[in-house]
Amino acid sequence: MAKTAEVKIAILGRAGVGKSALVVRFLTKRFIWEYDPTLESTYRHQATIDDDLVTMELLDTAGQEDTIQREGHVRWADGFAIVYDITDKGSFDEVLPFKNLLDEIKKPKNVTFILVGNKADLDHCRQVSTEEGEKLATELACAFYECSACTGEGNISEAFYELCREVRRRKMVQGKTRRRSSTTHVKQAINKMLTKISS
Ligand SMILES: Nc1nc2c(ncn2[C@@H]2O[C@H](COP(=O)(O)OP(=O)(O)OP(=O)(O)O)[C@@H](O)[C@H]2O)c(=O)[nH]1
Repeated sequence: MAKTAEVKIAILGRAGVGKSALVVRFLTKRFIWEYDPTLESTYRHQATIDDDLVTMELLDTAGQEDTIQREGHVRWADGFAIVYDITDKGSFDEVLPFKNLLDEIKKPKNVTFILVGNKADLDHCRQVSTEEGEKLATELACAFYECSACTGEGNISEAFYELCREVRRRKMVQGKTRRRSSTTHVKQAINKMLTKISS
């Protein structure tokens, strides 16, 4: 039987990398040139992923949010898309600090995220090569997508779907580990009692 699931995703990245544009492209298959840069918004979207109905909540964060807001967003989300702009090396350099922040706030859990290089249509202004993006993703052990919210190239939907899959896979593994460890605790307690009774 098909399952249903909810996955909360936050889109992070320096101001102007195209976070809002990516979300709008994913949800509407359209590109809109300008958005209010200060706004953060949450969108709900349902999709069938591998035969399961998944309700995604997408939080489009504002690039200029303060530390407290950002921490709240990180705690809220199950998975993250860290976005940089391939024409802005500075936004690429901010990927690692974003990842470190996620680790810091989510520890001891492993953080689930994907790396997205946006504005691939602006190849003539490129400051970050595809290989650099791939290398960083390999180092961070995450999936990598280069795409354009403007033209739709790079399979943006698949990037979000894959993030949902990974979030669900990890939740399943963590659930099993938790169940196993609570069973182990019960067994240990019973053994202790039995030892006391017999001694
Ligand atoms: N050429 C091109 N421009 C893009 C693309 N994505 C976004 N833009 C432009 O980049 C600018 C910033 O896009 P936004 O989506 O507002 O960026 P953001 O990351 O949400 O910005 P903040 O809300 O300030 O954090 C806008 O002028 C967009 O039109 C893209 O794929 N290609």
